[in-house]
Parts: sequence; C-alpha cells; structure tokens
Amino acid sequence: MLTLDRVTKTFRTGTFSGQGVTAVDRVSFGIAPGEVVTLIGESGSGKSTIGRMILGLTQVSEGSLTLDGEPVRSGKEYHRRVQGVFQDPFSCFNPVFRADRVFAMIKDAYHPQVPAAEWRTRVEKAVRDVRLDPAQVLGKYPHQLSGGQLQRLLIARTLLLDLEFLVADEITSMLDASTRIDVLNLLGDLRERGLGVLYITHDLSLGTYLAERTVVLRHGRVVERGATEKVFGDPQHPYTRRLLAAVPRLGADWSDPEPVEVCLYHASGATGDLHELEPDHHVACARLPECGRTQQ
Ligand SMILES: Nc1ncnc2c1ncn2[C@@H]1O[C@H](COP(=O)(O)OP(=O)(O)OP(=O)(O)O)[C@@H](O)[C@H]1O
Repeated sequence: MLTLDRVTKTFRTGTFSGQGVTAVDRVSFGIAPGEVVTLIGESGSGKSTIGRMILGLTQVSEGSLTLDGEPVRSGKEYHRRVQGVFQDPFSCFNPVFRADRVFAMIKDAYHPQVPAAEWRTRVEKAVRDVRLDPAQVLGKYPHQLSGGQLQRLLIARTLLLDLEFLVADEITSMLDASTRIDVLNLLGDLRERGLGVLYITHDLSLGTYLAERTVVLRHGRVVERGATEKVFGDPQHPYTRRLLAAVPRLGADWSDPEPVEVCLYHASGATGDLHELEPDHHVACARLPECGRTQQ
C-alpha cells in the first residue's frame, strides 16, 4: 500500500524572503495494489506535485509518505517498485537512442544478471503485452514513433521492472481519442496484474473511466474522495457537483472560472482530516451551507 498522510508541499518563492507557496496541503489518501485511483483537479491544483513527491522528484515538506508502512526512501530499490509515466512521451526518451537501447539500459540498471537472450525474450513479451509489434518498434528512434506508441513503450518499460505502483500523470492528454482509450485500457491491464495506479488527470470523463477510487483536489486540498461511484454518483461537495455539471459531454475538458461561494474546508480544521459521510466517501465540509464560512 502506498499511503500519503497529511502530505504537504511548500515551495519557496523568494531567495531571501522566506516566503513560500503551499502547493499541496495536508493531503491524505492511499493506493492499494490492483486498484486505480484517479487524482482529479483543475490546472495548478497540485496534482503533478503529488505525483512528483511520490516519485521522489521533489521532497515532501510535511506529513508522511509510506510504502507498506515504511517511510519512502527514493533510490534504486524504491524505483524498482514505483515508477512514473508522463504527459509528453517524447520528453521521456533520449532522441538519439533507439527503443531497444532504452530497454538495454533498464537491464543494465535493474537486471544485470539476466542473460541477454532471456532479456530479449522478456522485452519482446512486454512490447507485445502493450499491443505493439517488437519488429516494428524496437529498432526505431523516438521521432520515428507516434505519441501513442511511445506511451505504450513507457508502459512496457514498467512491466520489465516488476513494478508495484505507477504514477500516470496526464498520460493521455496528447493522444487522439481512440489511442487514449487504448492506453487507458492498458492501465486496466496493469491493474489486472496487481499494479496500483495513480491516474492524474484534469479530464473528468477519463477520470471516471477506470478508477475504483477518486480524489478531487482543489487549491492543493482534497475536497472529496472515495469510491468513484459514490464521489461521482452522489457528489456531496459543491465543488465536485460543479465539476460534474460543467462536463455534460464525454471527453470534454473542464475549467473552474468562478469561485465557489461556500466553506470548502470547515471539516478539515487544523488537521486536514475530512468528514466521513459513509464508508469510503469523505468530504471537506459536510455541513454546507449552514457552517456559514466562505473560503475560495
Ligand atoms: N518548483 C516550483 N516552484 C514554485 N511553485 C511551484 C513549483 N512547482 C509547482 N509550483 C506551483 O504549485 C502549484 C501546483 O502545481 P502543479 O504542477 O502540481 O499543479 P497541477 O494540478 O499538476 O497543474 P496542471 O494540471 O496545470 O499540470 C501551482 O501553483 C504551481 O505554480
């Protein structure tokens, strides 16, 4: 289980001023093996910062991040178990390396003891598992492959690492609609293999497609989280309701042009804890609008 407990990230904004911006504020949720959790929120709500903290790319300021109860320590052993795939697959590949060289580097770093012939067999199987033809893609450079093919190769890479958790940050936003669904279905396949997936998106319709559980983020805070059918089937927080109302069409993106004139965080108090409405359904404020506070 990968667990975030009141995780906070504050970035310093001035060299000497000591000022900072809190991008993520006391966020708590977990990802179990074999489940997809969607982290959804508007641009700037802190989604990628959470993903980057899980991947050890940026430090946690406060709170704890644990893997199977042990504090996360970024390093080779951790990254054998936890990896990320990002929005722009082109930026994840060295343009002068062919795809097979990328896989050879994984062997050197993580599986140096595996004989070359066996490694080749494993690579070809992983590539076939992401519905690509090894003969068609392994000898090619990134610019000779499409975004969808590169995204699939990144997922194939994770299959070779005996991965347990994957952070998938906006991985479908550069893909066309049909490739997008294919890549999402691949995430579903990974789940069937027991992988836990954090699927980060700002696209509500895609967020609901796969996930067992959903976390709705706003201004760095969780406003509602729980089982996807509860959060989206019976949204309790006005912000979640507004998100749903703003997306009448499948595939449409949403934005948040107007502030929400309600107390968003009353129930979170000083601890960041959410109010439990029912099993696996939590909201930031369950007593709207009578709590009478407003915060945007
Ligand atoms: N290195 C940094 N230094 C200062 N502020 C940062 C840094 N990285 C992110 N931020 C700020 O933290 C906030 C959250 O950013 P983040 O990239 O996590 O949002 P996001 O929800 O992933 O947005 P998007 O969907 O646009 O990628 C933003 O206000 C951003 O400006």
